[in-house]
Amino acid sequence: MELRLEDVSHRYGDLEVLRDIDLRIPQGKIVCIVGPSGCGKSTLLRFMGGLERPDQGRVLQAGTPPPDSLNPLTYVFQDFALLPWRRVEDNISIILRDHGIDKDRCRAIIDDVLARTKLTEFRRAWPRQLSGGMKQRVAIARALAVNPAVMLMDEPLSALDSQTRDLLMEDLVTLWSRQPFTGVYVTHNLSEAVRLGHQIVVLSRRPGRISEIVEIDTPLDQRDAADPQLERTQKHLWTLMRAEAEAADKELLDG
Ligand SMILES: Nc1ncnc2c1ncn2[C@@H]1O[C@H](COP(=O)(O)OP(=O)(O)OP(=O)(O)O)[C@@H](O)[C@H]1O
Repeated sequence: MELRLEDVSHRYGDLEVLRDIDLRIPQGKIVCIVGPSGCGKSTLLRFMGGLERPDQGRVLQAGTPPPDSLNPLTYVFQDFALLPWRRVEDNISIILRDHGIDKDRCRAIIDDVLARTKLTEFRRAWPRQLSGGMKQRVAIARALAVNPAVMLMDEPLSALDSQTRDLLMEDLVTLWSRQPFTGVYVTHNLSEAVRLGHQIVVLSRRPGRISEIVEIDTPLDQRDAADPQLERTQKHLWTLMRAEAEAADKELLDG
């Protein structure tokens, strides 16, 4: 299944947030969305997930989700959103039970997603016993458990320190390489974008418009932070972002 956004524009009262967004999220690819603060990245993600509707334009789901998908769309948030009073496995089972999955199948799914996120030994742990990186792995395991057609990730690594972030990026690359999923990944961090994105969508300052879509052909599992081509791409993205941020500052001063 892929997502298509057609002519999406939106205002909150007098505040124009997004303008004329046309975008395709292809199946089996990760699309990163970057742009200056407040340009509408999270709003766009909420439209994709159906949590809100745009004033204008449409968000379409084209094709069908995987046959055993419980939720076509699922989120991973920056703050993990785990239930502190439930153990790791119960943070996952609660979602599956909601879908009426029987006990044996539930157990098989939990075994699988915990193994994929390297959390098998921590299934009986409480969230408070886990580091930030592990909590986010639980949130990723929970998202994978419903076998979503599209995983929507809103700055999932930005609450973590840089080493943990690097490790989790590796984990995401391994997860995707073993079983490609469709993902939309909002981030401020351009090194995350060039590490994880097949496409990087650069939004302008508010109202967010697409200023460029950068494609990276290097397979995810062959990307290396020292790769000169990735470095060039990251620099190019930074040049675009800086120009927008400077223009936004100037507008504030002039206003
Ligand atoms: N429900 C809402 N009601 C009113 N204004 C909103 C609402 N949600 C977001 N906004 C405003 O819309 C603009 C875009 O917000 P959004 O969170 O989508 O931007 P963003 O690019 O994700 O920002 P950041 O990079 O800082 O996380 C901001 O000015 C924000 O204050």
